[in-house]
Amino acid sequence: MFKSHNSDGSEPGKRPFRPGLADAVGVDAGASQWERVRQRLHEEYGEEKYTSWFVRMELEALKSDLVQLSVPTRFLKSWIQENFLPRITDLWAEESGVARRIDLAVRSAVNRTIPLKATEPREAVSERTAEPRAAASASMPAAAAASLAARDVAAGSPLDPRLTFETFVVGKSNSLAHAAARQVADAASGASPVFNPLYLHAAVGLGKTHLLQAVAWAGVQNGRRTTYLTAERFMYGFVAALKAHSAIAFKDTLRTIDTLVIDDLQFLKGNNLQQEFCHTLNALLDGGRQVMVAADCPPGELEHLDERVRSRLAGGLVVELAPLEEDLRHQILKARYQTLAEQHRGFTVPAPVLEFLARSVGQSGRDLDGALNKLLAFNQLTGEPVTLEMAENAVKDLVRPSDPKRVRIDDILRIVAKHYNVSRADLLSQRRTANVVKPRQIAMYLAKVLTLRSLPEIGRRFGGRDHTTVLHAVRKIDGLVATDRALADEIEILKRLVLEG
Ligand SMILES: Nc1ncnc2c1ncn2[C@@H]1O[C@H](COP(=O)(O)OP(=O)(O)OP(=O)(O)O)[C@@H](O)[C@H]1O
Repeated sequence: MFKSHNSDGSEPGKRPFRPGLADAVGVDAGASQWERVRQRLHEEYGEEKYTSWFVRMELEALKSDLVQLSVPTRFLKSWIQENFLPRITDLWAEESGVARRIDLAVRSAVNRTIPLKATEPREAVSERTAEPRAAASASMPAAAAASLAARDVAAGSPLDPRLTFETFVVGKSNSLAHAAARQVADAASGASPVFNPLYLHAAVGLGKTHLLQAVAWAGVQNGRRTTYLTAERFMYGFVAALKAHSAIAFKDTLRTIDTLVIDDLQFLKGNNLQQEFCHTLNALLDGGRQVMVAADCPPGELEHLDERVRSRLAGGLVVELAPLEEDLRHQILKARYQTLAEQHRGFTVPAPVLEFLARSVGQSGRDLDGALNKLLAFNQLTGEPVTLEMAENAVKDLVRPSDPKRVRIDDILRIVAKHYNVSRADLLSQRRTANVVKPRQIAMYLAKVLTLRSLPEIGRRFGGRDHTTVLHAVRKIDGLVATDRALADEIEILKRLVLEG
């Protein structure tokens, strides 16, 4: 049986109960109810399962309608949620006589306040930091609660301590993004930024958030005032600030930091919020502060963003992270496996299995995490050792022959223009001569079938046309392909050129 220790050196389960901000239930009562629930889990599931799944679960806070528990890893969280949450909920109700909802968080998520000195101990809080605050502010006037929420947001989204430069594996597909991020992280406080803004983009799971959070962590360590915000949290903070009539304070807080790191910019929606983002961006860039942004597409393809914002975002350094190549996947798997093996005694994955996973599982870091988690679950639940055969069976739903390439409308325009010997400007123009109309319609058709863009989005990218024009083009080419063999072949070639290009 393995034993892990809490950060204060005490054994798991012996950790003193720390009541949350909004603790509404007696501390002693909470701690003893928790002890009884743990005992019953132990009795019901036996030593082995208890040690695997429950021993590191801790009580964070107890409220009248909610029990907040935490575990150290995302894997444990999702496993317990999927398999044991109803039972834990029942046990709490039986032991305390009150039915409560159970909230399970990853303990390692860390929140920072600005400024945070490098020497300050980091305060570990629940992933859902906003919840206890929200409950605590339930009795406050709405404006005060909103102001608290806005301050909370300006302090940044929670950081995951695993997402640092130390754990980021560098390979061909991400070396430029890594070098640029490192340069941002290593800049001294007050130094003028070299690449500003630094804009990273990639398909899902290729390490954007990892690099952004690594920069934010480095900021915490070297004393740079750095705020990491998801676009959603930025929007939420601004709305909360408006409600509290403290929008100016909110903006001032954001505009006085050294580095603003914004994740998932594609989710920034709404005119007012966009405008606000635009002002913040301009203020920071003009004031010589560093801005770093990540999104799932290049700035030019952020259709819903104002043209001025897009061009400011494109004006710094734009770097794409490509799909992880096999060797990089292998290195990441090896590093991940090492961490899991330290946390779960007896979990052994032979080298050929790691090679198999690197070769056959999808091209994103998330697929790699998913594959190792599956092996871990199979191994810990069935006791079956990890072999090549077991792995092939366990991860078969994650094995993909190859990931589809992310197609850009810009690539389609370039390839179609070249193929038909017209210019890109012709394709986007209002000209209606036959030698331009047909390629334009083919390009619109390819944009529809090869990308996930909506008809209105495609219309906008084709010189601001209406979505009905795009629909007409798509239907027309679709109809022609069914009857015109030569055109069908031509379009097949164009598709291949775009997909391989
Ligand atoms: N180069 C790398 N080294 C180590 N881990 C990596 C690397 N690239 C990706 N990962 C891991 O893969 C997982 C997904 O990465 P991350 O969350 O950074 O992706 P993302 O690009 O932000 O995706 P999304 O657009 O879905 O948010 C994370 O667990 C991350 O740590």
